[in-house]
Amino acid sequence: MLRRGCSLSKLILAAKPSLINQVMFHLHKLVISSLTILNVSMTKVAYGLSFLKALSTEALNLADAPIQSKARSPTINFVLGGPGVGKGTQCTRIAETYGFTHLSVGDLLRKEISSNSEYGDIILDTISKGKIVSSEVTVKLLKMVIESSETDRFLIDGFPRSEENRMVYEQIIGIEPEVVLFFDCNEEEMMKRVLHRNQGRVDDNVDTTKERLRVFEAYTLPVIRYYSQKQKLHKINAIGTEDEIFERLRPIFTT
Ligand SMILES: Nc1ncnc2c1ncn2[C@@H]1O[C@H](COP(=O)(O)OP(=O)(O)OP(=O)(O)O)[C@@H](O)[C@H]1O
Ligand SMILES: O=c1ccn([C@@H]2O[C@H](COP(=O)(O)O)[C@@H](O)[C@H]2O)c(=O)[nH]1
Ligand SMILES: [Mg+2]
Repeated sequence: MLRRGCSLSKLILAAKPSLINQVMFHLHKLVISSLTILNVSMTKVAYGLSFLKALSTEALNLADAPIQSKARSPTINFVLGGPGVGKGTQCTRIAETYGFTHLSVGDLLRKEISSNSEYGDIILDTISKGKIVSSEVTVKLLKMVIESSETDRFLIDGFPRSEENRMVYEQIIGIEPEVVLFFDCNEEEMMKRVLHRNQGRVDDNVDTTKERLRVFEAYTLPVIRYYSQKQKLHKINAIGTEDEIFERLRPIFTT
């Protein structure tokens, strides 16, 4: 018995450390679980904070972001064609009839000249020679006008004039045009229309128009080919009266 008692007490004694161990084990588990819960909560708080931080960074960067990533997503159509073909004339009518804002990049540049802006002299020199103004200047002007406009549907007349113009536009503004119009006409008719325009434009003379025709063929036709491949191009026969040409445009804007 005694032996038994002894062994019982031994057993009790032996059981004690294991009991203590078990208690310790459960305590340890409890502490670990609490710490885990605490850790998860801390991580959530940290994530929440970094999420908020990300949001505020995004908000700060919006000023420099491409226009399309802001809340609004304007509709843009390009209007191309050689000098004097009638882009401006038809744009005025499309804008009035179908509710677009007509942005003639040539007009924007001429405004820069008359307002004596920092680029005025170089723009005047470039236009007088019938060459293409730096993409940096034209895209910057376009971006400013589109961003400050209260309307969201634009006809961009006379741009992009080169593949380089197009690529800079894509990088900085990045709104895919929905439609690209190309007014097509022979060179003699274009020359005749330019020389009869009579609006006092510095480039409305034979030599500058010849250079503009050359620039159109060398630099603008590749842009026209690009949009033709992308199936965005609408080629319009620009021979005929203003009314006849406008009738040819209607199906594009009414479907
Ligand atoms: N269908 C037409 N037939 C005859 N003359 C036209 C026709 N359409 C426009 N014109 C005239 O041709 C001249 C050039 O037209 P407009 O200014 O619209 O051309 P544009 O393509 O904008 O030229 P630019 O690229 O030089 O700005 C203007 O005097 C205009 O009145
Ligand atoms: O995107 C553009 C648009 C125009 N220019 C220069 O302006 C003149 C006149 O332009 P119009 O569209 O005929 O009014 C053009 O010959 C170019 O010199 C430009 O450089 N880039
Ligand atoms: Mg014009």
